[in-house]
Amino acid sequence: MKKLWNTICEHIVAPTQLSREQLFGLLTPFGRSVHMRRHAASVIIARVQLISALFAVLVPLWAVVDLLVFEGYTAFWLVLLRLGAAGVFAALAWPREVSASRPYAQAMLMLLIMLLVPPMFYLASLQIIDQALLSDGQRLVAQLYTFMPTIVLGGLAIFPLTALEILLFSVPVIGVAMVGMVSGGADLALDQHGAALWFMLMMMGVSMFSGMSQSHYMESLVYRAMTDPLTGAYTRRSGTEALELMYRLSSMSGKPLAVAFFDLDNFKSINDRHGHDAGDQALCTLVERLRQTLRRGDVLVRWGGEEFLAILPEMPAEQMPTFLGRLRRAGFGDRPDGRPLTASIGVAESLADGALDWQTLVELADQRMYQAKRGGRDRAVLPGAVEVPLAQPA
Ligand SMILES: Nc1nc2c(ncn2[C@@H]2O[C@H](COP(=O)(O)OP(=O)(O)OP(=O)(O)O)[C@@H](O)[C@H]2O)c(=O)[nH]1
Repeated sequence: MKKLWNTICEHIVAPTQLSREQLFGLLTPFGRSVHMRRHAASVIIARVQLISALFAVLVPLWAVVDLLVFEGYTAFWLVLLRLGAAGVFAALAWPREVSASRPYAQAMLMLLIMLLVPPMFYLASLQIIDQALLSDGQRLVAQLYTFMPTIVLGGLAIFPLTALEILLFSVPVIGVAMVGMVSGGADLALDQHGAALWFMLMMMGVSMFSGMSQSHYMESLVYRAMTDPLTGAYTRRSGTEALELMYRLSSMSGKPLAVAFFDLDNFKSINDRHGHDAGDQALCTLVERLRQTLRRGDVLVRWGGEEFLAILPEMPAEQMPTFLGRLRRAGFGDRPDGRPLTASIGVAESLADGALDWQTLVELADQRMYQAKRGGRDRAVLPGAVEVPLAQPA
């Protein structure tokens, strides 16, 4: 089994130049950062609105065809159905703010509503159109409606979704199509419906690949725009956005949010004695070490030159000693002369410090970092002014 997994990684994953984590992030939405989810949400909402606006106009226009091809009650109900569908599309297209607290849930809901309109239209049209009495022209138009679920599956391809999300959106659409196939009392027979079902599965597969490649493209663009080119940590601007959002989420859920301010000790002397490149290298090593220590949902921000801010959601003050223990074990790398690089750290936590906004939280962490400097460097100051030395015991 391990051999098979290694072969898959070596021959299938490696050539795509994706790490296992990145691949996991394209298969399921669980590994996406708050920032990435926010960006994906705004792209999805913008596309739902654009397509809905288009359909809000096109769907009622097609009523002309219904009126020309069908007669009496059939035409009347079809036109009514169209107006209903156009109403839903117009409501989706209506300008709206992207939710500040739950943008991704909003995007998923809007997408689901938009995707369900065509299959529902198809199911309702089956009830309205009496298949037994159709002329050739009417049958042709009625058959066009049976393609609606398939069109929806293909339409999923334009959204930056993960494979799992496409699968979850496709299941109800394929379900509706199957209900349609058997709605006249017919059995679900492979010789009659197999080709249509196969085609739908193929469309789903194509959408999965397209959605994943769009997600990957979007993520690499967003990553480039949000991160510092030297260290790969978030820039101060994107870090502030993440902090604002994470603070809002934590105060809504009543969970703690901690921030840790890191300032390297005597960093200037590295530049002065060993050159700027050695200084740059030390910063990269620091970020690499911090990454090893931080959890998946934590965010690391380059706040200024050699100052970094770690945003630590759901980390109560009581867990700080464990966090510092992990930091101490990973270390911050070495100076060019071989001595360990040290840092002064100030930590603040929203509940323990009673901080009413994220700015206060950062200010407290900053003040504590200076307190750690004044106290002799290579130490952390925690909420309650608790000073914890970081030096490895000799
Ligand atoms: N190599 C390199 N140096 C940087 C970068 N950004 C800021 N610096 C340098 O970081 C140094 C920070 O110096 P100080 O603020 O005096 O701090 P320090 O020497 O670490 O002293 P303490 O903080 O008091 O322990 C300055 O010399 C900056 O030029 C960078 O991207 N690369």
